[in-house]
Amino acid sequence: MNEEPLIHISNLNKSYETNGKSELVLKNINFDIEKGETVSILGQSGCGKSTLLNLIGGFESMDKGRILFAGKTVTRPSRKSVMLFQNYGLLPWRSVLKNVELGLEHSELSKDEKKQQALYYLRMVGLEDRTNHFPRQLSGGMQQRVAIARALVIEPELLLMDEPFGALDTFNRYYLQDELLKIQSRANTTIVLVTHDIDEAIYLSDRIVIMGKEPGHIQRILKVEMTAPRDRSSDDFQYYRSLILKEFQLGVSKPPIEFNI
Ligand SMILES: Nc1ncnc2c1ncn2[C@@H]1O[C@H](COP(=O)(O)OP(=O)(O)OP(=O)(O)O)[C@@H](O)[C@H]1O
Repeated sequence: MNEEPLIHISNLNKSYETNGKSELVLKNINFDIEKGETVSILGQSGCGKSTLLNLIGGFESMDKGRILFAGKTVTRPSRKSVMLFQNYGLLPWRSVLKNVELGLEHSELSKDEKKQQALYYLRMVGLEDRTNHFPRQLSGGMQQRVAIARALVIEPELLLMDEPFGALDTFNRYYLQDELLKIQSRANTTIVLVTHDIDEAIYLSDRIVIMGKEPGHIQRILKVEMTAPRDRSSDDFQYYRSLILKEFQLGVSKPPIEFNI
């Protein structure tokens, strides 16, 4: 018996109006996301990755097609899904702890339970000694970790992440990628992740949606059939790297410009 997908996207088109001219940004997008899956959306800058993520989260409206979340049409953001934005979205006047507790604003937990849960996720992202700091007193990478803690504290059904680890150094990135996998397996959270990083997509994903551009479209959906924990230096990993790189070279419609610095 096939379970209903958590997300169903069919015949999706999206355009933006710029200076009175309409530009088609996403063309005929079709795919499903199963409950508990981690799916990366990978593609070159401007191919419409963030737009697609925003549509899934109910932050944008489409021209044509539809998106279902657990069988219901997505028309606006839901509390069952959380979006982790590129620009962190922290409130500068609230401490780190209070920013994370904000994620639990609508929860029925007691004040102390909220605090304990927020502290649990702050420990997880390695910021237990910064709970009383304000965002401006933290580095960009630390601010990103606060935003990650705030998204995770809600323990959402669907976690949407737009370049979540882009601002982090390699060690923190690897560490948080592992934490994300742990959370995913513990809570069976469904994750949709936008990334430019081929290794990140291979390391984290069950499937990778490879997008082409002008207009944004799905070029290929790649299933990553490697068991966890994945080894970045293994032959299997290298195999997927080569497949994806090849996919992007094949996707280049114009010859590269030489000496374009
Ligand atoms: N609000 C908007 N109004 C007009 N055009 C927009 C808007 N948002 C995005 N676009 C255009 O839509 C296209 C896709 O943008 P989007 O941000 O989704 O791409 P992306 O693949 O996420 O890029 P990047 O990797 O650089 O973040 C781009 O041409 C962009 O200029």
